[in-house]
Amino acid sequence: MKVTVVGAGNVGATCAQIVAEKNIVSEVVLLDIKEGLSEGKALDLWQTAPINYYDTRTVGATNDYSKSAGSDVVVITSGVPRKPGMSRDDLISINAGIVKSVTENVIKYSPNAIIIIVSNPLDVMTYVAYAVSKSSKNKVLGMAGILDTARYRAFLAEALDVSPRDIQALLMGGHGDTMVPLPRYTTVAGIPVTEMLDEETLAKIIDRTKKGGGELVNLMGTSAWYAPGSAAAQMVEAIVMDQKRVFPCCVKLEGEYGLNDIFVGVPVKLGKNGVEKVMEVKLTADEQELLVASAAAVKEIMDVVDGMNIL
Ligand SMILES: NC(=O)C1=CN([C@@H]2O[C@H](COP(=O)(O)OP(=O)(O)OC[C@H]3O[C@@H](n4cnc5c(N)ncnc54)[C@H](O)[C@@H]3O)[C@@H](O)[C@H]2O)C=CC1
Ligand SMILES: O=C([O-])CC(=O)C(=O)O
Repeated sequence: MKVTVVGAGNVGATCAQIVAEKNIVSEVVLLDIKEGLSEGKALDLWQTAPINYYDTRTVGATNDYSKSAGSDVVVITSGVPRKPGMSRDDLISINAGIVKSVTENVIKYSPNAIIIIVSNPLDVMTYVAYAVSKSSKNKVLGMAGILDTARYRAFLAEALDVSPRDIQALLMGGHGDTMVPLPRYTTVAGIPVTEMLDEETLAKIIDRTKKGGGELVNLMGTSAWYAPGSAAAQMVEAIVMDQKRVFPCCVKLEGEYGLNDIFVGVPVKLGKNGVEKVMEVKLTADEQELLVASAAAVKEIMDVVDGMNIL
């Protein structure tokens, strides 16, 4: 199995490292436009193989997509990250063009690849990659839900002083301030979290989760990479190992949850065919309203891209 990661920056290099260390594919190609960056990082990574005991070959390529040919999975992280004071949507004018040209090159050399988008604004970049690749909807998906639920689970683990491993959670909607964490579907080893935390504490955790990306941007001056890179690598693993894992991911909806032709996060089953099923869980009227509002916020930015006439 072969995986390509486009964008050898913070998120891309972290994702490549974690995929390589999992020892689940024979080759990871790192690709970037900055001369020598991907070759250097791929070589540095390869020199960790004898220390960390894995066999995955890591190959770097400056803008040479022939090196990515025949990839089973491609992760697209190329694009600019936001700086303090910016929203993810502010990145649209630069990143839409980057994701478009990268997707064209990716699909030329790996027409059957499953494409995982990471670049922001996430839901809309997934739409761009889907439109440009002309792939089927099960093969183009976005990474956000694993990251957002990881933040939610980490904050809950801290508040409850329990292992984050024992927290299961569901979160839906777009990857922005309108995302919809669902406490009704959040448990600690099967115990509803609503029985373990008071409403005010839970509300504070939900609010912090929604602003989780911004909290890190304000601390570091650029956006996060360890958790995003790990989350994308977990999606790669589920696909290449055909694990049938259930994660919230950004996918194209065609009627599910009453939403049409929109890209937002919902729980899906991930396996060798990419998105193998969209799970439809029952929502209360309030939860459905929040999901519809989140989808509307994504649609506004999809309309901005449509107005750019690049698709
Ligand atoms: N979906 C999510 O949850 C998350 C999304 N992100 C997004 O991921 C993107 C990458 O973030 P970082 O890795 O922190 O940024 P970074 O600046 O560290 O890396 C981006 C890399 O993309 C490369 N690049 C730019 N244009 C390219 C092109 N046409 N072809 C190939 N490579 C190109 C740059 O040279 C750079 O090395 C940003 O848009 C950021 O907002 C970041 C974290 C989480
Ligand atoms: O906040 C950002 O710009 C990057 C991102 O999507 C995240 O870390 O959730």
